[in-house]
Amino acid sequence: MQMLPPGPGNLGLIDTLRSSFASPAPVLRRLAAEHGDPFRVLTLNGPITFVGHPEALRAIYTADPETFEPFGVEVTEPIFGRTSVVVSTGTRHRRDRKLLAAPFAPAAVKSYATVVADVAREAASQWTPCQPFSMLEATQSIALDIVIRVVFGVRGEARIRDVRAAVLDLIHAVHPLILIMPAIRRPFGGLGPWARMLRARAALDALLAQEIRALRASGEERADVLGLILKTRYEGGDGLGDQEILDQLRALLFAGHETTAVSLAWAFYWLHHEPDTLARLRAEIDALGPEAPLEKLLGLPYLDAVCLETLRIAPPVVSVGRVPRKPFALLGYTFPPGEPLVPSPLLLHTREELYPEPDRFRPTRFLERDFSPFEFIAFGGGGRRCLGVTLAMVEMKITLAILLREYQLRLASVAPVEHVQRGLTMGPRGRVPMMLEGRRRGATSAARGNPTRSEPRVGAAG
Ligand code: HEM
Repeated sequence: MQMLPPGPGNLGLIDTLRSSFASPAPVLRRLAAEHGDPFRVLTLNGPITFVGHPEALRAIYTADPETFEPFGVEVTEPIFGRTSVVVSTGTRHRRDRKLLAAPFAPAAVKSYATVVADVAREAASQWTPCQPFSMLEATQSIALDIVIRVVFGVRGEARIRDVRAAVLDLIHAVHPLILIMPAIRRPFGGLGPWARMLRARAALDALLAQEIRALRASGEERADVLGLILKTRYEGGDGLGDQEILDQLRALLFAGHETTAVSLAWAFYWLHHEPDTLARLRAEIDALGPEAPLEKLLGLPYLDAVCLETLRIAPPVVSVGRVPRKPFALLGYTFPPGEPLVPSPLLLHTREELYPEPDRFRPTRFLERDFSPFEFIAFGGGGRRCLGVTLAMVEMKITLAILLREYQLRLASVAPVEHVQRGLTMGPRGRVPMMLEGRRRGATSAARGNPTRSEPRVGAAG
């Protein structure tokens, strides 16, 4: 049995720079064509093997979860928090995933659809006809407000405003150097980026701690994620402590905000780039009528296919690796403990035999056949698969359906947009400029007037 897969040796300066600051996709696809899949490269952080082969992904995602450590958690731990489900391992990880399953179960998530629809309409009410606006900024604002209202359960205009400001402070305080250079995680007399991040994190934590205390004191049963976290108990009867809840909430913010925002911005981009696809989606949405229950929108097959195709062609999370704890056999190779394997959606989602003409945006491919969990990995896989997958799909489907039904938009520029590295995620280069052409006939009463604020409540989808 061969020990390790072939590869180019060192990644080289140009490919390192292109992968880190532009797009890793062309580099990875070229290396897979030259050396096969999987292939191994020596990077500045040591050797890494990239994997986009479905059989290899099956082996990784179905292995006993104790086989691997998550890769690179030291990068995100200071933001997500030491006890959060994104970075924890072993018994704690399994236990917390179980506890967090309730607020992210499909029944709970569907009850958030009304809030998603309100938030999307509020964002669109800022658009002025014939003035360009940034679709990426709009979707960032939508995704952020959904986290604040659905995950944190914050209510009331003033309180939502305060929490939004604290969240934005923290997001802006997460300087890329803190992530890639642990050596600068020092106070520097309170002036450096680390100190700024700690201050912003403490300010947000203080606001969220007030939310937790108020909810515990009121004893109110709430259907938002925080409400369900407080209600859910481990098997022994204990729940999460306040500091652990703060870590989970922060992790959910960072895991769920930018990922959904860039995916939505890409969906709007591709739909307006491909008029036939947009027309087919509109016809499907319009056929349900202007007052269609949200539940019905969530069941539309072409809308589902559009979201999946967006996540296939432009996956926002591209390097979620696994580090074997013991020798791991894969497609005839044996990986030593400590040597990271990185399942790559950029490689898997562009395999010709699975996705013919992979660079074309063609949602019908998801109606023509089913893809296994080892053939579509935008949400990762195995025991660490994205916990927020149902919420992300609800956010994407409801936002697209409501805004496409009620607004006529167009791209403000026809120039092609690249899928590039943007901090922890990948997304469109630039701001995705679009233009509002006007309201469409048949907009609902909620769209025409001032949308009212709703809160997550069980059975509210529709
Ligand atoms: C389009 C949007 C999203 C995409 C593409 C996405 C993708 C991913 C990926 C690739 C992973 C890593 C999976 C792995 O290691 O195999 C992940 C993990 C995770 N995601 Fe998402 N995500 C999205 C939205 C969300 C949302 C909305 C939330 C919740 C608010 C969320 C919460 C999480 C959590 C908690 C984890 C860690 C799971 C664990 O380690 O056990 N994600 N996500």
